[in-house]
Amino acid sequence: MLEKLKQEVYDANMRLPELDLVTFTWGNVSGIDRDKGLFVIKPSGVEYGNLKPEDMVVVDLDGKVVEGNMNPSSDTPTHTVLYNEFPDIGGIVHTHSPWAVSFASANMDVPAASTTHADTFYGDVPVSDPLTKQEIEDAYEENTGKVIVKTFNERHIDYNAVPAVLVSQHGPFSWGATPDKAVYNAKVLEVSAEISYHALQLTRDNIRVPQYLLDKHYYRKHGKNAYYGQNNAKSKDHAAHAEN
Ligand SMILES: O=C(CO)[C@@H](O)[C@@H](O)COP(=O)(O)O
Repeated sequence: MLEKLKQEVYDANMRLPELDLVTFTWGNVSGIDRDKGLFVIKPSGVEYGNLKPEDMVVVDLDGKVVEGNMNPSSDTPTHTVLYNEFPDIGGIVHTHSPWAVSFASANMDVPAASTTHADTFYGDVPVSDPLTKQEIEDAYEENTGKVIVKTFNERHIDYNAVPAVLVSQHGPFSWGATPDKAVYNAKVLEVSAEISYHALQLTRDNIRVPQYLLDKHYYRKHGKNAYYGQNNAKSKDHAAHAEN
């Protein structure tokens, strides 16, 4: 079942090593068929070079495997939470891309410090709170998904306008309307994190772009109706940092 989606998710997974976003077996991509309420995800622990479209595992929105000869990614519970809580998304990517992981390890947002960032993310890419010992021991991957959702709810960030997060001391999760768009957002995040890392070495000044430049670039690419006004708190949050 879902052969076309399996091919699409396989292709998106193979973009991760091509874009230098993964090492060894780290990371994974999934994609969902919203009509069927099923998603397809990379099998766990498989080297990208050995991966085949038919290896993809089909999972329902309760996180149960409905088809596949291999174990689904260990991050499947995280993907499951996000597909349930973020109903607009069609694909999810998780990597250990080192520049984004550097900010996750420092418990720092990736600031909206360049037009490269602003084209894709309408504000800082947030870092989650660290998971508690209990959360890790109880249901690590599920609670990873829950802490992502909590981050966006508590900071009033629109997950469509900022389609990525840094899980504290772990790494980035990105998403989008399709698996390929989720991979694109993962790469933009990694490039933006590298840019911001170097900017922060060069100055102690606030490196965030002013609100008008953020608006110019984000709306130019996504259209004025894409976001603004749905959740002004986010723009206020950014404006609180940026010089207007
Ligand atoms: O983050 C981690 C492990 O820390 C996983 O995403 C990564 O190793 C990939 O695991 P899977 O092979 O998808 O089970």
